[in-house]
Amino acid sequence: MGAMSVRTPSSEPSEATHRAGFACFVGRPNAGKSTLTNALVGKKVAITADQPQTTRHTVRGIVHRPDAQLILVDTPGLHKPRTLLGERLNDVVRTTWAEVDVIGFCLPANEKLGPGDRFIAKELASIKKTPKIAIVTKTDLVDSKALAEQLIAIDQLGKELGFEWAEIVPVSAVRDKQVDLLADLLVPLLPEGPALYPDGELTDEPEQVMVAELIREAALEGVRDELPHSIAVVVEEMLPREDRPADRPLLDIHAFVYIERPSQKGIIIGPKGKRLKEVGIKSRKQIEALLGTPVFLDLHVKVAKDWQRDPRQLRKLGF
Ligand SMILES: Nc1nc2c(ncn2[C@@H]2O[C@H](COP(=O)(O)OP(=O)(O)OP(=O)(O)O)[C@@H](O)[C@H]2O)c(=O)[nH]1
Repeated sequence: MGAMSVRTPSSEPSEATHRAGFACFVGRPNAGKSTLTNALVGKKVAITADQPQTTRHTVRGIVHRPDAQLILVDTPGLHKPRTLLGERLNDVVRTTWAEVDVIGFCLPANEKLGPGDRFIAKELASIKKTPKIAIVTKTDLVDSKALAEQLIAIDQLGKELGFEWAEIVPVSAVRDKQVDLLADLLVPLLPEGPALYPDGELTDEPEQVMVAELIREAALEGVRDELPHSIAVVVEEMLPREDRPADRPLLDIHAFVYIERPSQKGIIIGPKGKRLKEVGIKSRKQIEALLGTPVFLDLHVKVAKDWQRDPRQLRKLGF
């Protein structure tokens, strides 16, 4: 921008330096990426659940600070693709990696490094330009000896693959330990520049997608094994109810829970519809908290046969 521009070396940050950029967290399913995103942003935007691979959509949380804006891109877990959906998820991950300013590799403190971690680390090693921070998550679950061993193993893993971690940081998102420190370490790795999003904006994910994710999360709760991958949720409509006084608004939400086989219907709906009702109550509360308005939630279960393998269905369901 012309001859008047002044450069400040990044090793001597001036007070006026403002940085803005993108970071993404990668790691095996259940490594704690979504929980960490939420802890950094301070409001629930990404989705957590006990089951792996619940984060299908790239949800961005934005950390606003006086000195920086850190935009977090939450990706699904990279994994061995078995279906068309699996392949598309991996493509999303790689595209994200190539675009961000810094990658945070999440490794749970309470699990030994395994082939899954090595698989991801190898892929990371091939992305030379982007700085990589190793984040040891869930440190509240281990003692200091186990944590020290994990830190050494992670350092070693980088060396084996021929790169240095920009940092190795232990955190506990649940106990809010070292989460601010992580932000402090991520910020200097962002390019200098003005804020990219208006202040106060937490995510640019369309509300309908976030609502669908909350319903999906509730529908997955307590459902084990193969079912997580068989559920997709689509919000068909979100409309303010007409004829409501201004001080008592109501938002009508109509959503479909898609399953793959008729035999799965019973699991989702439960005896006399009890389970679906609970899913509705639970997700409605979360949606109300997210949107800040009372909600009437209308849920229907539909069978979309083998949707994971069918490109047409995948497109319809937003993949
Ligand atoms: N004790 C403890 N548990 C945690 C912590 N962070 C995450 N968890 C738990 O670990 C599980 C997985 O966390 P998520 O944040 O959903 O993991 P993820 O990496 O986003 O998972 P995917 O979306 O499947 O890729 C959840 O049950 C979390 O409650 C932590 O700091 N401490």
